[in-house]
Amino acid sequence: MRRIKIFDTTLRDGEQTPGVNLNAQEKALIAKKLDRMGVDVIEAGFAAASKGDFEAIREISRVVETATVASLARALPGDIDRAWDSIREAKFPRIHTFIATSDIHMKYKLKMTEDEVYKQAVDMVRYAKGKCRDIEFSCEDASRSRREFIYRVLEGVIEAGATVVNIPDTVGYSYPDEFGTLIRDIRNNVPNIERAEISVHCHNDLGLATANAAAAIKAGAHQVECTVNGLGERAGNTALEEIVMLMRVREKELNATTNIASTHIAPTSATVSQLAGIGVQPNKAIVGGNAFAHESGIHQHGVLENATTYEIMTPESVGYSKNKMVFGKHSGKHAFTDKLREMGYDFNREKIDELFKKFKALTDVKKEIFDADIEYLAQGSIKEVEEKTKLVTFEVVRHSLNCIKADIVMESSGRKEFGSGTGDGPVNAIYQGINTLLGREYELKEYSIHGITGGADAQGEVRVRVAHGDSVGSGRGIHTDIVRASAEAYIDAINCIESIRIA
Ligand SMILES: CC(=O)SCCNC(=O)CCNC(=O)[C@H](O)C(C)(C)COP(=O)(O)OP(=O)(O)OC[C@H]1O[C@@H](n2cnc3c(N)ncnc32)[C@H](O)[C@@H]1OP(=O)(O)O
Ligand SMILES: CC(C)C(=O)C(=O)O
Ligand SMILES: [Mg+2]
Repeated sequence: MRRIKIFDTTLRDGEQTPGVNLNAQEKALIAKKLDRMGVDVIEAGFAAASKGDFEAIREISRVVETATVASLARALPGDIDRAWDSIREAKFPRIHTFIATSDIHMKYKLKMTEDEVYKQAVDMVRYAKGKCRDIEFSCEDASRSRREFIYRVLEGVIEAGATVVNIPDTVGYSYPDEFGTLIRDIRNNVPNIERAEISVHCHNDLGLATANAAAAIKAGAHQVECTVNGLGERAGNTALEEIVMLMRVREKELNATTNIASTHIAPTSATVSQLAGIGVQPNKAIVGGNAFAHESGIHQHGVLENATTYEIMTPESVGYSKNKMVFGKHSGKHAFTDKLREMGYDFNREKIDELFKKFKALTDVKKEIFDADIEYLAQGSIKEVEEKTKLVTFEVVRHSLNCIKADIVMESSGRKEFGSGTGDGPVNAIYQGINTLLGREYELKEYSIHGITGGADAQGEVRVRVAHGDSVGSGRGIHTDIVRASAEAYIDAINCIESIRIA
């Protein structure tokens, strides 16, 4: 049985999903969960992209215990220096450098010839090798590249010290037969290929990312790059949960297995979905809300008699529990502490007491507390922004069809202050009131709301982006009262803007 390495790029390619922006604490939390799940490599980010990403990769390098930590870099000395500085504290660091090898990318984007790209790839792998033992090299857009050219580049970079060579289907253009043949051809035509591991990185533009990765495994690939929930650029990447469970369910046929503890899949999927702010579609394989749901009578009958009639894997095998612990107002601190631990939070007693109070307050307004509610409570306490200003209370009164007045009390630098505003809706009125109270014209740029869990008493999660001058801050508020969640999200964003200013 071959063991296929799982390279998770949720924190790099996954973060390239439009609208996703994770801070260092959020990234570190996801990295710890991936490490516990048993992934072989965590691609933590693109160090040259921003100071924030650099710091996040550094933090991840410190907290990850078992997995290799990779940092992506263009084939440029500056990017490689930055990548190395970001991972040098990791137990197992890897520099991942890349350059495009297809005619389209070389001509229109890089404006380089084949010879120039070859030289830059080889020189930069050699340069990176001078810093780090483990070097991965990717031929970006490999599936649309001229075969003979990829063979030449791969031979050159392996000679220069690459330990892993990655073959991406960057634009999700390939199909399984073709992609499998590409991997076989590489194995047969690159003379020194045995000195490196072959990795594949597939995108889902035609819905074939997992199928292409599976074809590559059959053709001899050693490592699959993937993301939790299939996040990633455009239509996303191969979903970790899909490729892992494919190897679990069809292990014999694929003659392949992984190191993944599959029961961690569902909780990790929930954390990523919540922190990234990207919900999972109900019919998503493995982690969608309907993946183990049976609605029609014939199916229900079959499942009641024997679940294997309609289930090819058990919900428990991916971390859903049939006998789940139900949380509500009668729940106690032992079960709550246990739940937090199971979710990967190692809080001290003081923090648990504080969260338990919030949990009890929530049970007064919500009949059943779901895992997602507890995740949000826990995530709220790992916020990196200081709460300089916070909401104390507010009241909203409708004056006429188009005019609503909001009175707000806030605590700012330890003092209670009062403000009021009007608007055509309650949220608008509150935002005007907060601006008046703080004496600043903050401007709402983006606003979105979604229900975290089902039911009439579900909590609403509001996300906003707020601007003031050149500064922009993001904020999040969660509450069963969506007007209050809106106010808290706005204040969270303001605290973010002000803390950036002070820093
Ligand atoms: C397929 C993938 O997913 S690749 C990874 C994609 N991810 C990202 O781009 C996220 C992080 N990126 C960033 O933050 C920015 O793009 C940066 C910091 C890397 C570069 O920013 P800028 O200097 O403003 O350049 P910009 O992004 O506009 O253009 C890219 C430049 O890199 C060059 N380039 C692109 N890929 C490579 C490469 N692999 N090796 C060397 N140079 C490259 C382009 O030709 C262009 O060069 P030019 O500025 O001389 O014209
Ligand atoms: C950087 C590379 C591996 C990539 O993300 C792609 O080609 O899709
Ligand atoms: Mg990609």
